[in-house]
Amino acid sequence: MIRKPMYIDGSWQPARSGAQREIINPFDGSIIAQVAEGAREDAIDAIAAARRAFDSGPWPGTPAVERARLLFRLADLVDREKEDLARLESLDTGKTVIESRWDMDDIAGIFRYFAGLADKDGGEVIASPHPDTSSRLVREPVGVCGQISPWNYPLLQASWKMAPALAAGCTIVIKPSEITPLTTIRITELAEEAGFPPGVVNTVLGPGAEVGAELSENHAVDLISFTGGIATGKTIMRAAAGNVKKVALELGGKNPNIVFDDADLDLAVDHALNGVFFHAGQICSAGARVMVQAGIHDRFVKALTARMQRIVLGSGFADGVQMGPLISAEHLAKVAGYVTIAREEGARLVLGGDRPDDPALQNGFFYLPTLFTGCTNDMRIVQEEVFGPVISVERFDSEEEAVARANSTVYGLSAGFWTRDPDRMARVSRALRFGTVWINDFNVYFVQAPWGGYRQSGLGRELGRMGLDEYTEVKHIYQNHAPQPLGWFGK
Ligand SMILES: NC(=O)c1ccc[n+]([C@@H]2O[C@H](COP(=O)([O-])OP(=O)(O)OC[C@H]3O[C@@H](n4cnc5c(N)ncnc54)[C@H](O)[C@@H]3O)[C@@H](O)[C@H]2O)c1
Ligand SMILES: C[N+](C)(C)CC=O
Repeated sequence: MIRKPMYIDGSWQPARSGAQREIINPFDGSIIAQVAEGAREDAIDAIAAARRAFDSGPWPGTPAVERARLLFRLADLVDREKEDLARLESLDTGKTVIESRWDMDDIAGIFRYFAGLADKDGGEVIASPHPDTSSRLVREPVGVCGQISPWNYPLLQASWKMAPALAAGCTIVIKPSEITPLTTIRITELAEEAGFPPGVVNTVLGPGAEVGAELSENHAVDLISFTGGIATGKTIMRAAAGNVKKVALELGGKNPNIVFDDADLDLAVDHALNGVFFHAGQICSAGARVMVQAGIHDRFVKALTARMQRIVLGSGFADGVQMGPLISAEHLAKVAGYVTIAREEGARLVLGGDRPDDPALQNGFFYLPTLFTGCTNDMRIVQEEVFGPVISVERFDSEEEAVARANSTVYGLSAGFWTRDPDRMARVSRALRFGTVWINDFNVYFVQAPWGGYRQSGLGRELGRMGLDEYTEVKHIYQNHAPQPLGWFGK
């Protein structure tokens, strides 16, 4: 059994209360680890350590090349530990180990990308309107950053926050999801090995309503970066108002995947599967809302159904398995609840809609790949984030109708569409109001491109140059090289 404490001010320690939490394997419900279960008092200790490391420690003033060196070193350690990290992630989340290996490659690349950016900003000279003066802009670290991450991509989402914050010269207190903390603890061990000074990286474990709430409310925190659900994001925004801390939010999505009549049907079906069934649909950018133009609708549904029937469920560690379990019994109940709602609303269940009957999967939180057709814009299955292996298919006639319907959602994270018509590519990509739009692809993200949502899918951007800028303040420095008396108030 794995047993892990928290990391505060450069030392590994239990929760002040001594409390512990059991971490559950979603594949079979077994207990895989016991970790410290922190509370507000532990978060307060960590924030104080991060504050000291920022205000009087060497980190913000450390030359950017040295910060970069540590981040490059951390990337190398992620590479060294890739297989163990991937297996730990799969144990904790249930996702296939192949997906976890891709995540680890991404994560090493993220630390390298932000290490590379750390020393590239020499400031900017701007044109002063006054003679004998100079004006320049410099970017400085925001300060102490609270970082709260979700359970679905535990280490990937943590690295999107840790890497730019540390590159910018901030100090951090990170709180992973209480149900999937293991890889965040492991990367904290690697950060210690890489040589980050005490207090720069602090990892506090525990429930959102305690540890996360403290990070959001505490006046010694300058920025709170959160990835998770919309309801929690709204709570955090309200909590952050107390000291007007900066807020960065990466929230949920209900992402339309639009297939036009002229699309390559086989390709569109293939990507529709990946768009939803990777990680059992527990992806913010899952293309669970599939919209198909009338001319190919029936052929598309037939091909999709045939492919979905062949999806192999099982342990993420077993050869040939394509889809693992949902994260928890609670989440399984939520997904099943949406299926009931969809049936009551009149959607037609074509496939799935139940748990698998394979005896080997009964102790895990598995749900069958599920397909609904005959869905309409007003249904909850179409408008709300199910976060499971459930596709709703809507039929549409015109491009205008598809775009208008796709945009009629509170979410705005990502969207994709399939067509061979270059004019339509230009028109539709402009008309869709989402943070990322894919043309003839789906669910593609990489560190060079910013990621974030329109509307209620979030605030700000992670990744790319913008992802670093989130962790900086801009200072204007103005110098008068030949100051003269103004004389306004006499001599
Ligand atoms: N936009 C993105 O890039 C992105 C990426 C991954 C996940 N997500 C979203 O995350 C959600 C799934 O993750 P989840 O179920 O872990 O989300 P969640 O909102 O329940 O929890 C996310 C984190 O917030 C913490 N938290 C809970 N209550 C809190 C509070 N009152 N104050 C502060 N922190 C609190 C949790 O402990 C956890 O660490 C989905 O909606 C998904 O779309 C978005
Ligand atoms: C942002 N992403 C796609 C890596 C994970 C979303 O849940």
